[in-house]
Amino acid sequence: MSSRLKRVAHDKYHRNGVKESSRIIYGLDEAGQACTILTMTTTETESYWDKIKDALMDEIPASRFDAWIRPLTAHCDDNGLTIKVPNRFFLDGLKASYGKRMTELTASLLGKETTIIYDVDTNLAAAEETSQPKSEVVKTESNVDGYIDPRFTFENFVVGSGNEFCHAASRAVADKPGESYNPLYLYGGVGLGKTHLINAVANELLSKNNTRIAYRTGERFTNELIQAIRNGSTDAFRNQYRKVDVLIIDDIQFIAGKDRTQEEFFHTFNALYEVKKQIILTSDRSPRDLTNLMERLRSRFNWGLVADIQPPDLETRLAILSSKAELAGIQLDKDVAHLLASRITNNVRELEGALTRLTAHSTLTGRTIDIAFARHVLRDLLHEEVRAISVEDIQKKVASYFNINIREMSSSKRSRTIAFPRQIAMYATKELTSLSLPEIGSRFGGKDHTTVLYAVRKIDAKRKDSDDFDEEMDRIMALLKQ
Ligand SMILES: Nc1ncnc2c1ncn2[C@@H]1O[C@H](COP(=O)(O)OP(=O)(O)OP(=O)(O)O)[C@@H](O)[C@H]1O
Repeated sequence: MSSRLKRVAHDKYHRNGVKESSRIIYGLDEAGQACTILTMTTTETESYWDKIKDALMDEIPASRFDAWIRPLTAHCDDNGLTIKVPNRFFLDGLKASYGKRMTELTASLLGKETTIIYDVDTNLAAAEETSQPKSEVVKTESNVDGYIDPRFTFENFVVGSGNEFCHAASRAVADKPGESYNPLYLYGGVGLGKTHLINAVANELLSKNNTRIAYRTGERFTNELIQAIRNGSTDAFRNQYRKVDVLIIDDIQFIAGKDRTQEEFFHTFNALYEVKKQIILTSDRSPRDLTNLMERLRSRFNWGLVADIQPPDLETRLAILSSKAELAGIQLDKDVAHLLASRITNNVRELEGALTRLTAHSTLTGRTIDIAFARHVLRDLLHEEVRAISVEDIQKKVASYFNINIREMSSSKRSRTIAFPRQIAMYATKELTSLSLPEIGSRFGGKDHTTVLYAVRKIDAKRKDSDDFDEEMDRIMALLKQ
C-alpha cells in the first residue's frame, strides 16, 4: 500500500453480539485533502456467544462440550453474557467447571471486566423433554422411520433373572423376524429395559440386512394419526406403516381408550400380520390388564408371545452397574456399587441415573467416589429407599438366617454364635436405614454407639478380607431388602 494511503480497521459489535467489521482506506485527493478512498463493511453473523462456544470447543473434550456447553441457551452483548440453565444442579456444575473460563472469554471479547448472569429457567428442562420425546425425533437411516437408539444393543444388555425370558424372545425375533413370535409383546415396570431390548432388536436387524423399520411410541402414533385426520392425509398415514418389515411401538398402552387410534392400529396390525411382517410392542401392563382396549386388539396381542420383564436381582444390578461404569470409563468402587445396587432395586434407569450423578459430582468437585461421597450426593435417593426397612425386620430376618432367637439381638451375650449375627444386624441397620449409631445402639438393647461402630467396622473389614463372606453378606442384604 502506498505511503500516501492509510488503512483503518474498525470493528463494531451490535447488541446481539454480531460483529460488523469495516476496513476504510483513506488517501489524499487532488487538492491534497484527506479523503475516503474505499470502505468495506462485512458483517460476521457469528455472535459473541458463538465465539465463546468455539473457543470452549477447542479447549474441552467433545463429550463434556456436548454435555455442558452445546445445550446452553445464551446471549452475549455489550453488557455481558447471560446464560439460561435448566436447574440449580446444572448451574452449580457449569459454574464450577466453566464459569471462570467463560468469564475470561467474555471479558476478552468485550474488552472489559464482566460477570456472567445465570438465569435458572425450569421451562427449559420441560421444553427439552417435550420437544424431544424419547427415542423419536430423528431419522437415522434411510430404511428407518423413527429413531433407533444406537446405544441400546444386545451386547450391552445385561442378562439376568428378571429379564432373561424377554431377552431370549427378543433375540429370537431379531434372528427370524416375522417367524418366531409375532407379535412380540414385552411388558413390565418403569425403567427395566423394554425400550433397550426393542432398540437392540432393531439395531441387530439393521446391522444384518436392509430391513425397513418403523419405530414409534404409542403417543406419537396417536398424534400422527390426529394430525393426518386434520390434514385429510389418512391414506398417507396408513401407507407409511404398510410398507415396513418391522413395526415397533413402544408404550402401546397409550392407545388404550382412544377408539379411532385403536381402530387404525387394528387395520395396520392385520395388514402387516397377514404378510408375516414383524410387530413388536411394549407396554407397562399385560394385554389382560390394559383396560379400555378393544377386545379384538387384546386377543391379537396374545397371538404371538407375551413376555414380562421383572426387576433385576442384586447380582444383575451389580453387573449392570459395572457395565455402565465401564461404558462411562469410570472405575466404580465395589462398596459404592454395592450401596447403589442394594438400595436402588426396582428401576434400572434410576440406578443408571445415580451413577451419572455420582460421576458428574465427582468430575466437578475432583473428589473420589467413595461410600461417604455417594451417601452424600445421593442422600435423597438413598433415603427414600431406606425408609421402608425397619430395624425389627432386619433383626427378625438376621436372627432367622442364623437360627437364633430374635431376643438375642437385644441381649448382652457375647458368645460368637450370638454376637456375630448381632453385629451383622447392626451393620445392616446402618447400611439400610437412616438411623444414627446411638439410635441403632438403643434399638439393640441399649448398647453404646461405640459398640455399633465396632460392629460396623468389623463387618466392613471382614467383607473386604474375604470374598466368601462378602458374597454371603450380599445374600443376606438381598434377603433383608425383600
Ligand atoms: N439389563 C440391562 N442391561 C443394561 N442396561 C439396562 C438393562 N435394563 C435396563 N437398562 C438401562 O436402563 C435404562 C432404562 O431402560 P429402558 O428405557 O429400556 O426401560 P423401559 O422398561 O423401556 O422403561 P419405560 O417403561 O419407563 O419406558 C436404559 O438406559 C437401559 O439401557
